[in-house]
Amino acid sequence: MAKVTIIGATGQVGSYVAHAVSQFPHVQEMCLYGRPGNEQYLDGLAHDMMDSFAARGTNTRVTFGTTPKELRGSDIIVLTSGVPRKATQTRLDLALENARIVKVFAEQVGRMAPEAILLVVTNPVDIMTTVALKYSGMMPHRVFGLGTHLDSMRLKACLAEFFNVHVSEIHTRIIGEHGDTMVPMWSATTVGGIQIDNLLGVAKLPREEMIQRVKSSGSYIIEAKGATVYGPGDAIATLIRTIVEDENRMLTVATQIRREVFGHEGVCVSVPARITRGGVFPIGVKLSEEEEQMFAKSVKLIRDTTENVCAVLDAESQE
Ligand SMILES: NC(=O)c1ccc[n+]([C@@H]2O[C@H](COP(=O)([O-])OP(=O)(O)OC[C@H]3O[C@@H](n4cnc5c(N)ncnc54)[C@H](O)[C@@H]3O)[C@@H](O)[C@H]2O)c1
Ligand SMILES: O=C(O)C[C@H](O)C(=O)O
Repeated sequence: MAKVTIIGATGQVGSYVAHAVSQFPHVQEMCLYGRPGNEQYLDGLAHDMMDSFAARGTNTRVTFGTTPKELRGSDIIVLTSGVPRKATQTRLDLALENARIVKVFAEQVGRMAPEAILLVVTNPVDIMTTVALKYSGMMPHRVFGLGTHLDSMRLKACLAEFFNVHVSEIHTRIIGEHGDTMVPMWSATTVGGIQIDNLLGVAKLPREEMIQRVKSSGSYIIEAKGATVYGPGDAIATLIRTIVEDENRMLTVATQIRREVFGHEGVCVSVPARITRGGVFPIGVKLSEEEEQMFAKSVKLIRDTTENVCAVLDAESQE
């Protein structure tokens, strides 16, 4: 049984995730957490969800609060607080503003629930995952980010549409940044278990167009309806189910990498990882030369931006 806490529960992604995750049988308590001033909204949200659970026959207890003690006893904490981008912005434009928000909550989690698993969603997610890891002081396998799991699902949808097969027939991964330097792993892409290059007719696969579609998916949806909610929400819910039900699935999420395994270190970036009730464990993979070069570019961008942001945060905390 697990207590799941959503930080940023008043937000679009946070509230959807809280509702989606509460239906998992192993989730005993759903704690809706927000910043001071949002108590009335959280109270209303909690009551709305209780009505929903009664209608659905879900037995999850809903609690809410704005003080750090609410975090105690959490098994999984999802951090969704932060400013979302406008369609004209990049995710990287949010880095400093959101890092200030993430730092505050990460410190609270590190103090109140250091044994929990912390899943970071706030954008730019790779950088925010490193910020959360640093300021929470938690073990690296207990802090991870949504990363390119969502991009991998978006590519999966494109491939299922192209091949006209059920999405479950597609296995694929995108590693690296949740952003423009993401790296598709065509070498790990299969349809019905058959490696994509061994499928007849695959030469016509519009790989570049598909990746462009994945890269622009967030801004396309934001421009049309203001925010992405169901895609990230259900991608997050899958990760939480994997943890609470100890499914040992291998998904692609932002996690701290080590030099011995990945040739780079010091940042959180998406790679394949085994996800269990005990945490998130990256798995080393052999990349092609082109994938290796693209991955190095992604890591450099994340590292440079993270270092700049953390330098500002550290200078501010000296003031
Ligand atoms: N990683 C991903 O794939 C992914 C997907 C969707 C959204 N996101 C990110 O998640 C974040 C939330 O998105 P959303 O659509 O739910 O936004 P939203 O505006 O609906 O909600 C924002 C939440 O953050 C809180 N918040 C805002 N400023 C705060 C501050 N200064 N201090 C404390 N809390 C603050 C709000 O109270 C609210 O709960 C954004 O950064 C967005 O870019 C990431
Ligand atoms: O694109 C965004 O800003 C939101 C999220 O990262 C997404 O990809 O849906």
